[in-house]
Amino acid sequence: MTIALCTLSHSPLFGINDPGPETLAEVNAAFDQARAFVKDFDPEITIVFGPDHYNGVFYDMMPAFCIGSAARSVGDWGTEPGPLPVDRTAARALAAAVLDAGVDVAQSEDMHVDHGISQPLEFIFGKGYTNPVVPVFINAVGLPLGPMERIRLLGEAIGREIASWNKRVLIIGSGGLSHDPPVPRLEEASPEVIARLIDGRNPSPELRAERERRVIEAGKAHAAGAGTFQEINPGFDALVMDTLSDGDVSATDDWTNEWMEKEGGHSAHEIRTWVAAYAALSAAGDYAVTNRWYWPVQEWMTGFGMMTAVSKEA
Ligand SMILES: O=C(O)/C=C/c1cccc(O)c1O
Ligand SMILES: [Fe+2]
Repeated sequence: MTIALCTLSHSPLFGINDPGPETLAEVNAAFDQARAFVKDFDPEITIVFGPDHYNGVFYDMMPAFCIGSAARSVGDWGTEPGPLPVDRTAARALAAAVLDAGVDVAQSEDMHVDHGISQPLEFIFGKGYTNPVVPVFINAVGLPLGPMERIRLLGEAIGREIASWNKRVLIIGSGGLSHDPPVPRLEEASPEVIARLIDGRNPSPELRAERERRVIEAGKAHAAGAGTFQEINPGFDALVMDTLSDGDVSATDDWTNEWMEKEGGHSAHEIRTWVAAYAALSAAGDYAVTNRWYWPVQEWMTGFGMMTAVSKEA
């Protein structure tokens, strides 16, 4: 087995607004199993598909996709700030291969990533990890978004390239399933917020704390059934996981952005990272899902899912 996959939700509210002890124990046990799966696979390199939430990528230049050939974590929500251990040669090869396949990916020699990419890496490898990675940003909040077919094509192009490396490659897809947290939207924002969505790098500690406080309060209200945010939709989340389990990723091509938002909330677009991850795995041949977990966690404001899978190629 040369390619393994782990897709998982992230939530900045993990460890801040936690669910009851029973759910938390189940989630932690699942994390232990996912970590054991990765340790057993012993990846030589990890490709991580993740979104950003206006902490690292802004409307001054909003790409649909970007591969980081060097990257740093902005250190939001308790993630460690600083450079990521990016394999630059692999990243440059991936960017070239994706462009060659006709998918217009951007490339960054200084990609800023937030908890959407840092949290799963820290969950899986632990803080201070040194495992070589290639971060792939997928826009999931900066509307307008392109059609889902493009996500599959991006993933497949990456999958074909990594299958040619003859290395043990781990693919991570990081994003919530159905969820509707208070991530600002350009169309509805005040002039002050619009300015931050265009050029919001390096916010003051006060501004960051204020934003985080707002999300924590929203999570508490959501858990108390008092929020104004869209409900988690376990039916939608099961459909996403079932479809990816079935092995035909092209079934997601017909999912329109309007439908995903209606069923799964404004941040359901983060499932793009899962679709890209599975498309990459599928490009190496048939695959088998080895584990699957799911909880609708109101306190974390997300359908919290995790899946592991392996390519069936020897
Ligand atoms: O406030 C943010 O930047 C993001 C919040 C959030 C909350 C719950 C699930 C997620 O995937 C999020 O990014
Ligand atoms: Fe997110």
